[in-house]
Order: sequence, then structure tokens, then C-alpha cells
Amino acid sequence: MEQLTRRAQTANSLLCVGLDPVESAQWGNVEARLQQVVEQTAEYAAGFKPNLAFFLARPDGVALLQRLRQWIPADVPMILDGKFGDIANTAERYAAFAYDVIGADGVTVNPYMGEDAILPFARPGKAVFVLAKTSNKPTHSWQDQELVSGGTVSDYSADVVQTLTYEHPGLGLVVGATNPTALGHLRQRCPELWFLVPGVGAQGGDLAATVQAGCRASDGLGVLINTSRAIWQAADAGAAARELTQQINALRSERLSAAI
Ligand SMILES: O=c1ccn([C@@H]2O[C@H](COP(=O)(O)O)[C@@H](O)[C@H]2O)c(=O)[nH]1
Repeated sequence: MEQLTRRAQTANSLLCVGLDPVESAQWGNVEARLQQVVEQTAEYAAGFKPNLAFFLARPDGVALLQRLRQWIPADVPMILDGKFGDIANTAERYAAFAYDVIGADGVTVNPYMGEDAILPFARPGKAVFVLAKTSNKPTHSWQDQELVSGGTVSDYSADVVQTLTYEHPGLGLVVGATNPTALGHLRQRCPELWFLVPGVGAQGGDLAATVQAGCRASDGLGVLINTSRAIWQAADAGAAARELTQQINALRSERLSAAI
């Protein structure tokens, strides 16, 4: 999280460039497009987030991820969005894959199986974003279920992660941009955690509301706002990333002046 904070400050950006490579007649070769998107957007990126599914769906997916790691500048964190979640010894193997085989700086984790599904990823210097309130909108949301002990399932996930951060400071949450009320609620519950926030762009998340509800009161950072298809499909990926960064920064400034 220190690397992420440093990068967000140096690049003056909260943008996470999502990398979900798909074939398209427009782009032709996926590998060349991937390299182009990284090159064009790197100066604006606080982080990159390749989604593992899009690589595993290719015969050369793991090797492509390894090459991707080489194209991403060393000071820009790469978060491997694998939503890993299995018992401890298996989670260890997933962590070895993400960190040792691919060279990721962080991962996403599904906490359904409990703390032993999370903690093997909590290595020093690595960021672990745990699902709390995701951006999809199922009609019957598991995450909104009220627990007898109080709060919802997503609150519980956030509370567990918050507690674990006392010993494992690299933990953060995944909170979708499609529900700013929930984002604000979780920000109040966890004032200092970094949130990975997907859902802006193709999923229609409200950027202004995301910045308003999600940024930390203490330093105006704390949200890594991801967009994948909106950049991948843009005619000029660099321009799309620059525009988004500028929009986010304008909203951050407005938020700051409103607070003064
Ligand atoms: O709650 C979540 C968690 C992860 N994702 C992932 O983020 C990107 C979003 O892509 P867009 O094209 O910007 O919609 C994708 O990899 C998802 O699997 C998410 O959307 N929501």
C-alpha cells in the first residue's frame, strides 16, 4: 500500500487501468494492443489491473501475463484480479503463482472461505484487496444480507479486513462504483483502508459520486478507480486515460474545496 500511495502521489492519479484483453477486428493482435495500452496509459496509471480470466482463456495466457509484467513500469503496481479464495495450503499456491510466477504487486481475494483464504496472500510489500461490496447488481444480493450479529455480509467482510490490517497492513477492500451509498458507508466504517473500485465506464458507475463517497477524508487518496473496457475499446487509450485522470482530479479538487 505504501508503493500504491507513492505512485498515486507521484503520478497525481487515482486511476487503475484495467486490462481485460479480448480479440477485436479493430485491434487485431491482442498482444500488440495490450502493449500499446500499457505504453499509452502508464503515465496516468496509479495501478494496472489485469483480470486473470482474460489471460487464462488464452493458450499462452500465463506467458502473456509474465510479459505484461515486464512492460509495466516497476513503480506502477500491478494487481492481479484473480478473486482467489481457497483453503490455506491451496491459497499458498495461488499466492506463489501471483507473486512468484507472475510478479504481481497485489491480488484480489474472495473471503467466502474465511481468513485462511486471505492471509496466505498477505506478504510484506504486497497489496491484497478483499471483496466487500462488488459492482455487479444481482437481484438477490448475498452481500446485502443482514447478519444476526448486526450489519450486512459486506460490512462483515470490511470489519474482518479492518481488524486484520493491524497485523497485515497490506490489506484493502474491493468496493464497486455502482453503489455510492454503499461505498460511502464502507468508507465511514474503514476510514483509512485503500479501496479498489471497479464499475466506472462500461458498468455505468457514477464517477463524481465515487470520488465524493470514496476518497479518504485524511488525504483525499484511498480509492483506486478501475476502468477496463472503456480504455481497452477507446480509439486512443492514452487520451481516454488522461481524460479520466483529469476528471477524477477535478472532482478531488472540488471535494477538497467543499471541505475547507
Ligand atoms: O466488484 C467487482 C470486482 C471486479 N470487477 C472486475 O473489474 C473489471 C471491470 O471492467 P469494466 O470493463 O470496467 O466493467 C473486470 O475485470 C471485472 O471482472 C468488477 O467489475 N466488479
